[in-house]
Amino acid sequence: MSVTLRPVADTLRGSKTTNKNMLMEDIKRPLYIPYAGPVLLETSLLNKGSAFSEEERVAFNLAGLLPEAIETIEEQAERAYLQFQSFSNDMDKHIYLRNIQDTNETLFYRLVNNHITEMMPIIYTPTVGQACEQFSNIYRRARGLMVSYPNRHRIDDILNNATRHNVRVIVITDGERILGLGDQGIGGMGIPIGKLSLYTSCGGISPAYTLPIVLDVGTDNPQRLNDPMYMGWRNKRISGDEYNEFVDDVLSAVQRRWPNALVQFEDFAQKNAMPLLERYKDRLCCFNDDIQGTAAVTVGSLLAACKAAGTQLKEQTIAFLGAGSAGCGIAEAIIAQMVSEGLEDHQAREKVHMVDRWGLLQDGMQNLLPFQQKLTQCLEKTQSWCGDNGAVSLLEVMEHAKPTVLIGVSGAPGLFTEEVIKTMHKHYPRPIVFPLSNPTSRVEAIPEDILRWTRGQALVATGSPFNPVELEGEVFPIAQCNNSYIFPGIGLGVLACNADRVTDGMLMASSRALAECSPLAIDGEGALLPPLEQIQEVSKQIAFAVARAAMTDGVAKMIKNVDLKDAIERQFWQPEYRDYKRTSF
Ligand SMILES: NC(=O)c1ccc[n+]([C@@H]2O[C@H](COP(=O)([O-])OP(=O)(O)OC[C@H]3O[C@@H](n4cnc5c(N)ncnc54)[C@H](O)[C@@H]3O)[C@@H](O)[C@H]2O)c1
Ligand SMILES: O=C(O)C[C@H](O)C(=O)O
Ligand SMILES: [Mg+2]
Repeated sequence: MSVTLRPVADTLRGSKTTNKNMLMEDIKRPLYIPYAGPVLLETSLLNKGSAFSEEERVAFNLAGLLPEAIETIEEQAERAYLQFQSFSNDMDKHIYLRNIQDTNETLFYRLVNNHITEMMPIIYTPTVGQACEQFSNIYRRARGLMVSYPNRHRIDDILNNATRHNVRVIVITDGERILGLGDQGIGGMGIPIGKLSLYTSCGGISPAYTLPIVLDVGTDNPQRLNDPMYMGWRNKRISGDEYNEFVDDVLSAVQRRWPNALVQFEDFAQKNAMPLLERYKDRLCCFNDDIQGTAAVTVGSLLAACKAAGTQLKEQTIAFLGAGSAGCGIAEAIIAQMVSEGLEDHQAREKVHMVDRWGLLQDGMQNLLPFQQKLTQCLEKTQSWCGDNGAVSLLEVMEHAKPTVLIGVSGAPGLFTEEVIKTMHKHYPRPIVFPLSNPTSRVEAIPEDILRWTRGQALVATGSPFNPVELEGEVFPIAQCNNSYIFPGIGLGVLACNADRVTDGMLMASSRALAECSPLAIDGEGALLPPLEQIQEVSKQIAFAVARAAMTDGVAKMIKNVDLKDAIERQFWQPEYRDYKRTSF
């Protein structure tokens, strides 16, 4: 396999030049702002630091508050990059970048965009996991909204206190299932912040439109409760009606305050993730990233792999380790794709094997959640697979079902053992193995091992980033099959066409658009997913497909005759400083 990558086919090319010009004109138009002096320097969305011009320094009472030199954003980014490189560990780099984000957002995004491959793992997975665990210890400044249960009587006031008024994208968590790291209480706030940073840097959503929210409903993590530094509500988690009523109150208030905002549910625990999605998907413009975003990126990656191999998804046999929110979400999307390729629903379900803590999900199993009950195998097929304890293990699934695709979303590290992978490989020469659990410490197997055990024959993609693997003189790129390839494009598409719902059709469209960007699918070689340097173009293509699907599904409020590509280009925010003019203070 070669590592040569080819630029993403630019389906937006037709209108690109004109739109670039229009955007440049927008950027050149001065912005009238009502702040001056230290307040302006403290306003992260407007601060330009040493890039304030001489005229601006006079007009905005900044004389003497800044060094003499007037710099461009590129010069500032160069200095910031040198400083970034001087830190020896990822947490310090994370803290450093977050500080720039909190003081000068334009510079933050210029810096991140200039070094996206190097910096995405620092502001997002995997380092963000550590930042959530240490949230209270590394806390510097306020960002986003913390809506706590003790403050439940003033939710509208809290939303009115948000520093952003025209909010278009919200990422909300209650911090209970942070990556594979469990309950982090308000530390979970790191995740909405990281996700929204990607909405901007990968999906071109202006940072002024984004709002991270954490619901502080307590924590059941004894480490957090006993940590004197913990900054959240020091209480056990509320649950049941109390929890549901609180979430309802917050989301109703959000809808009153920002009726057009897209709401992304993130890292809710299994018991709440699907019920919340079911409750709100027809009431709000919302989606659950762990269920639906993950499903979209995984199906997109599988479609690309199938295309490269000249097969279809319906010809594959699938096994999952982890039948939770992500696993069952992906499974249903795979089934929907197989049905669209011509299988009957029951035929598609027979091809999908879900293994959880108690083994393969089978008919009649006790304590399965409703979304798991739809994904059981029938006992007639599986009774001869059982081990001594009556359960069917992952290894037994490998032996009997002979899957061609293995997906790990268990959050439990190391469970794709040598025996499991070699058994899979014994039955199928080119296995597709996706250990998707995050962060890196939770991966089901590291790519190097999987490739070694399969003598370089497996196609591997992971949830967290991994370096390419060198094996016997060959280099294998490891795609990062993470919902970060999908949600920025969904957000951009929703905003471009003013969609008021996120439909299954829009999600399926995002998968197919991603598959079309795959270097492996396009060229028959190279990486399964495009490199991060192309993520903005990929997001635009996904946005285009998503918005078109929204129009087909009748949920787009775009005024007729608006050119969609044009709308996407115009929506796409770039980190450039604008000239400021003074309004009356
Ligand atoms: N790559 C991505 O984009 C992506 C997206 C979403 C989730 N994830 C990762 O997937 C993991 C799971 O997320 P989720 O939202 O589905 O969580 P979840 O809690 O809903 O599901 C995890 C499931 O794994 C099962 N499990 C745990 N240990 C197991 C074991 N030893 N054997 C078999 N099953 C076991 C649990 O019982 C549970 O049903 C997390 O690590 C998360 O970071 C990755
Ligand atoms: O946050 C990520 O990196 C992906 C996913 O949403 C997860 O929960 O693991
Ligand atoms: Mg998540």
